[in-house]
Amino acid sequence: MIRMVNIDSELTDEPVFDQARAEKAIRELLLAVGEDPDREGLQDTPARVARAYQEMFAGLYTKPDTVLDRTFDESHEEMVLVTDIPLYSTCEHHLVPFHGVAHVGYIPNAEGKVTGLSKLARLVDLYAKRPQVQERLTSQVADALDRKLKPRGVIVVIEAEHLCMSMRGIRKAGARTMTSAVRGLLKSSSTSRAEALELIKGRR
Ligand SMILES: Nc1nc2c(ncn2[C@@H]2O[C@H](COP(=O)(O)OP(=O)(O)OP(=O)(O)O)[C@@H](O)[C@H]2O)c(=O)[nH]1
Ligand SMILES: [Zn+2]
Repeated sequence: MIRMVNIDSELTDEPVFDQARAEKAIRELLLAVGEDPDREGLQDTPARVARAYQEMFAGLYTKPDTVLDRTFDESHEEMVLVTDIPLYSTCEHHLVPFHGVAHVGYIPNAEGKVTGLSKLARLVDLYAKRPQVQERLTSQVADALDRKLKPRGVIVVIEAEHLCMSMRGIRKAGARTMTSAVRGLLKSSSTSRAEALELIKGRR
């Protein structure tokens, strides 16, 4: 069993990844759907799928705030916006992927406290690698930035396609879900928010 420390205050129990248990569950699932887990092509599948889930849920075992531990002062008080961050997550209702892009921006505080651009993408990645719903993913990214950088404003916009709506169920391939979370000035000032949304809309 791989034991990893969870440090996320939002999670009450300390999550651990139990490879043997996951393998057993996948084998059981194959039996439940009428497959033969012992046939040649499926022999290694439970172990493989278990490892894949460990990777897809890696964000359960990492403390989000550590991602933003390294900040620096750049005396930049205008908006910093990274758009089109590729996003792969797992819908917690059906355990199938939803994927798309995230746009993450913030207005640094008066001290001009900024973080490395890659850290915004790391934050998206971390929260995406959990069983999720898009709304929660969006606000978790916004709240983590708000908490750590204490910026004047934060905006997170996510556009995603949910495979649970494309490959099964209602089967509306191509339908995109948009969610946003705004904090601080980007919530209270419609001008600042409009400027951010304009940048997001007018990209490329
Ligand atoms: N709000 C929200 N809903 C989601 C998300 N991902 C999946 N869902 C929805 O979760 C709902 C679960 O509905 P249920 O009626 O319990 O499950 P279901 O019978 O499989 O639903 P269908 O997908 O309509 O076939 C569905 O409407 C999904 O579209 C998400 O990120 N946010
Ligand atoms: Zn779903």
